[in-house]
Amino acid sequence: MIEIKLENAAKRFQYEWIFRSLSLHIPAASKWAITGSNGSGKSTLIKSIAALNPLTEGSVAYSFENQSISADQIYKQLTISAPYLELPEEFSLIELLKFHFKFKRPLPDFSFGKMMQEMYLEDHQNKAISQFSSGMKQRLKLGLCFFSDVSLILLDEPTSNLDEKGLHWYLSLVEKYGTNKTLIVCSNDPREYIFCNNIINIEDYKHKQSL
Ligand SMILES: Nc1ncnc2c1ncn2[C@@H]1O[C@H](COP(=O)(O)OP(=O)(O)OP(=O)(O)O)[C@@H](O)[C@H]1O
Repeated sequence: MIEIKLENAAKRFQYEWIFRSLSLHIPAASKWAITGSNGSGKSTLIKSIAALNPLTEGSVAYSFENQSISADQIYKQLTISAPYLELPEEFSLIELLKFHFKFKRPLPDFSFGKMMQEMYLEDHQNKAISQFSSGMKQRLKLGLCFFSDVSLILLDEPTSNLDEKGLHWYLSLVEKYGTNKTLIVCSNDPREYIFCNNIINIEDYKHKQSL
C-alpha cells in the first residue's frame, strides 16, 4: 500500500501561485477530499500528486510497502479519472478494456464480463466509445479506476455526468473496492466525498509564504 508525503509543496503558473507551503502526510489507505472554488487549484494539486505536473517548489515522495518509489514510476501504482482525461473514442468497449488491462492488472477474479456487468455496460461490448452517452463514459472511467489492482485512486469530479442512481453506484464502488486503497477526490459536492475523513481546502494554501 502506498504512502505519500508532500513537503512545502508549491505550484506557480506564470506569476500566479496556485498553492504554497503545502505539507501533507497521506498514509496508506486513507481517504482525502480536495475542495475549493472553481479555478482554485484542485486539479493542479491532484496532477502534482500523480506526478503529471511538476511542483515549482518543495517535493512529493512516494513509498510502497516502505520502499521508496521514484516519481517516474508512480503511474504504475495509480489510476486517475478526470473530466480533462479523454477516453480513446475510436475503441469499442471490449477493445478499450483489453487495452487498459494490458498495462494495469485487474482485481483478482475480475473478468471483462464481470467488469461490464458492474458498470451496467454489458449490452454495449462492441459499441464505439464515441457512441457512449456522457454518463456511460463516466461509469467506464470510474470502472477502469476501481477494477485496476492499484493502491492509489485519484478522482477529479467523480460524479460529473452521473445522475442520482449513478452517485449511489459510485459510492458502492468506493465501499466495495476502495477500502484498502488511498483515495483522493477533488470536489465541491460533499455527497461525492462523504467517505473522506481528511479534507484539504486548497484556498487555505493560496497565500501562504513558502518557508
Ligand atoms: N497548464 C496551465 N498553465 C497555466 N495556468 C494553468 C494551467 N493549468 C491550470 N492553470 C490555472 O491554475 C488555476 C487553477 O486551475 P485548476 O484547474 O487546478 O482549478 P480547479 O480548482 O480544479 O478548478 P475547477 O473546479 O473549475 O475544475 C486556474 O487559474 C487555471 O487557469
